[in-house]
Amino acid sequence: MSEQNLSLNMKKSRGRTGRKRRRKHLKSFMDGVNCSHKLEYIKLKKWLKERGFEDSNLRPAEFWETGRGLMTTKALQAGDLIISLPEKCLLTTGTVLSSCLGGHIVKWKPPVSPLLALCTFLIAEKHAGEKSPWKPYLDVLPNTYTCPACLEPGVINLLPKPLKKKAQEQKMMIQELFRSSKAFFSSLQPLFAENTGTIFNYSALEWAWCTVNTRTIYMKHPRRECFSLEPDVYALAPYLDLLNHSPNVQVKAAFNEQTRSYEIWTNSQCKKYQEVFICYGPHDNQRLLLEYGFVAMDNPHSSVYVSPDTLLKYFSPLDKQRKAKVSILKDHDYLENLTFGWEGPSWRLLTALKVLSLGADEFSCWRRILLGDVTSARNEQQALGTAAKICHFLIEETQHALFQISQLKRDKENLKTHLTLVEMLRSEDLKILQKSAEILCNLNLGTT
Ligand SMILES: C[S@@+](CC[C@H](N)C(=O)[O-])C[C@H]1O[C@@H](n2cnc3c(N)ncnc32)[C@H](O)[C@@H]1O
Repeated sequence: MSEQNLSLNMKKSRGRTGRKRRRKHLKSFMDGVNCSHKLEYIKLKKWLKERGFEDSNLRPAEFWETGRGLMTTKALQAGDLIISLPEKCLLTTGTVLSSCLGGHIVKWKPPVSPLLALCTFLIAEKHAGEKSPWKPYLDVLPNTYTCPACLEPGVINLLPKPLKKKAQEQKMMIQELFRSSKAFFSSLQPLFAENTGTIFNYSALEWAWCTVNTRTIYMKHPRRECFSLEPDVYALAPYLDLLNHSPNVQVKAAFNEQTRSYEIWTNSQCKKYQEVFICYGPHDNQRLLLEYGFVAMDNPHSSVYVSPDTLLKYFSPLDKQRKAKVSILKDHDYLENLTFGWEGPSWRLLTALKVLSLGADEFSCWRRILLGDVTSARNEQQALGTAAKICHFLIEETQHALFQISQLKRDKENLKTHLTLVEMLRSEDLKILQKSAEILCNLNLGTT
């Protein structure tokens, strides 16, 4: 049911009965649809039990807002253990080395990265099908992902500029990983009846890379000679990796040496039959989309990025000190990560604007600005005024992108999921920009 329908229903029901009905109605949206009866989850639970996992109060369920996740069958209090997954259930580079791939990895020069080892294992086990001891886990993994690397170029084009660049870089990075791993994949031919070129193809690597990137937990392993210098910090954690993210919860997660299990403890409450969330980190929506392929609504950490092009558009090319100002910003890392947030323009954005707004007679003060000092009322005012202009430009650009997305959604049914994702990101950006514009309007009124 759409949000519009929900609000229509809510309007009709007034009074105590109406409120009760509304609460029940809302509750039904927050509760998930239990899917633990499905064969794939029954098989997964059995597989986990054989490896020492004791059934917890969590059940796989489908949620209206977040898709598949885990619901609790018992109310959770702060300090409760959410899940404890024995070491035997974890898939790490140790697992890969103990498999038939191990001997080939140890011999291969230059050494492969821990990430590539995990990707190779996932692809090989998926290919093994029924014969894979990891089948019950592989069967519940998503078949497709929505990380930017998996988006169509037409959809990537609709992303905000700084994110578009990062999305293209992600795609290129996986392409490069594929290119540079071809020889290693070929070296595995003795292990397979089918051609390794067919098994370890680009889309298989993209799938495996997204699986590792979106689902691994952080677990530091000692460095091994047979791997490259990249840190070995991954572990795939079956079942536990069904937990979705919320920016509003706090959890403690670590491997417990005593119980030899990976444990997650919550610091938040959770009602019976509601979704249990963990926090993947204080990430903004750009980072959530890049790393995990989703965006969170009303994310307190979210911000809208201003690209260097957009920033510099508002300053005259005739300014004799423009080049020097841009160099200063570049040298001090003030050309990237300039943002608008729920509380208005970031300190970094205002600082960059103040440096660019310095008058010829004030130029020598740039160091003081980087330290947070005020140079002149004129400089402050110009920086705030330009921030407001940039904010309005980004509002218009976002509204235009939202219009394009709505049209494309009508015409391109096959791109609907990806377009909806970008639409969510853009709608959240619009909310942040509108809030920033309001704050700037008040600040600008205060300074004039
Ligand atoms: C560790 S998995 C969590 C389980 C996942 N939903 C599943 O069905 O397998 C991480 C992925 O879940 C999804 N996800 C996590 N938190 C989410 C949220 N708050 N809203 C929507 N999707 C979310 C994203 O696709 C992310 O890449």
